Amino acid sequence: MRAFLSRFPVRPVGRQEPEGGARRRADRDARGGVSPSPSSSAGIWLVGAGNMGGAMLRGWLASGIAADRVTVIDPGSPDLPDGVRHVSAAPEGWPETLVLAVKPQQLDAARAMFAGREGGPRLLLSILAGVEVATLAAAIPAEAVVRAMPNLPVAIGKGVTALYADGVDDARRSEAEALVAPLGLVEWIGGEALFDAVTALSGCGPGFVFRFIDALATAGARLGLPADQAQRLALATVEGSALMAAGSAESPATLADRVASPGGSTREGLNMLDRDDALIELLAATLGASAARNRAMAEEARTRS
Ligand SMILES: NC(=O)C1=CN([C@@H]2O[C@H](COP(=O)(O)OP(=O)(O)OC[C@H]3O[C@@H](n4cnc5c(N)ncnc54)[C@H](OP(=O)(O)O)[C@@H]3O)[C@@H](O)[C@H]2O)C=CC1
Ligand SMILES: O=C(O)[C@@H]1CCC=N1
Repeated sequence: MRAFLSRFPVRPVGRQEPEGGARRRADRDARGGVSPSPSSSAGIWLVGAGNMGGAMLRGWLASGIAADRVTVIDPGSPDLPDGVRHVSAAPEGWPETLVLAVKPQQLDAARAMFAGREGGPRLLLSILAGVEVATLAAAIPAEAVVRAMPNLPVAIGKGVTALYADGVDDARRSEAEALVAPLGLVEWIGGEALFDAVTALSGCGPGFVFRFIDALATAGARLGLPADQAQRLALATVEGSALMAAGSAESPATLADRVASPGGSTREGLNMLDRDDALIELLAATLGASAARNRAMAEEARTRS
């Protein structure tokens, strides 16, 4: 997957940093930088540059963030874009922004890298599924902790990032938002209890959609199409349909009905998906299983901390 993402022809993203984000950064620059502790430094430290950390990094660079603003801390050999500094252990001090992108099970190792240091980052942005704000705050002494749930298409500026924070002031919330705004749609989540649901829907969602494309192609091949042709048709159909739905004033449900000519073949197919809410029930069970795993990971992280 990492090799795939590094080959991906990242386009300039359609969504730009909001004016406020640029203004906030200019204000900070005019003040000569705001630091929580004498040892903090400007820039972003990305802890873990695997599938998701790497995708965010590529999205940031494509949106115009300078490569030398980011330091990747990863003990492995991640496949990184040119110009990004890579270290295997945390440098001295703290950055302004620490982005935690290790697996939830690797939180202990990440915490150990920073143990015993004075001060902390201005902002800790964690993308760890199922690891709660209280657990994160106990692990890293940040001035503000924001949970984020991105998804893989952030690499091309077409992702979704959900954010959650508790007791964090507007300025820090805006900083967190400005950081992920170039990566696609950003949505704040009202309560942490909903974070497992949003993780299942948009965090895991690309996995389900990729599987759907595969299944559509497999079903087409079963009808006799050559497998590679069925893949191309399935992928282009999902791409075109998603783009059309995104640009339409009509709901996806209405658009589905538009495809279904009265007495025609789409209706016969939709009847299969709609019988006893088969598709809804299948996706409810799918998201339910993912959300349950997120809750279990939160429990594991609470127990370890
Ligand atoms: N994949 C996805 O689509 C999404 C993932 N997430 C979240 O992102 C996080 C990462 O997931 P994902 O990218 O899939 O996992 P990966 O395993 O691909 O990435 C984790 C990276 O962290 C590195 N790492 C391991 N230990 C440390 C350490 N102590 N310090 C710094 N880096 C370390 C790993 O190196 P090595 O491989 O050598 O162990 C690896 O490069 C998870 O918490 C997940 O919940 C959130 C949304 C979507
Ligand atoms: O599978 C996982 O645990 C992560 C969380 C969201 C997407 N991938």
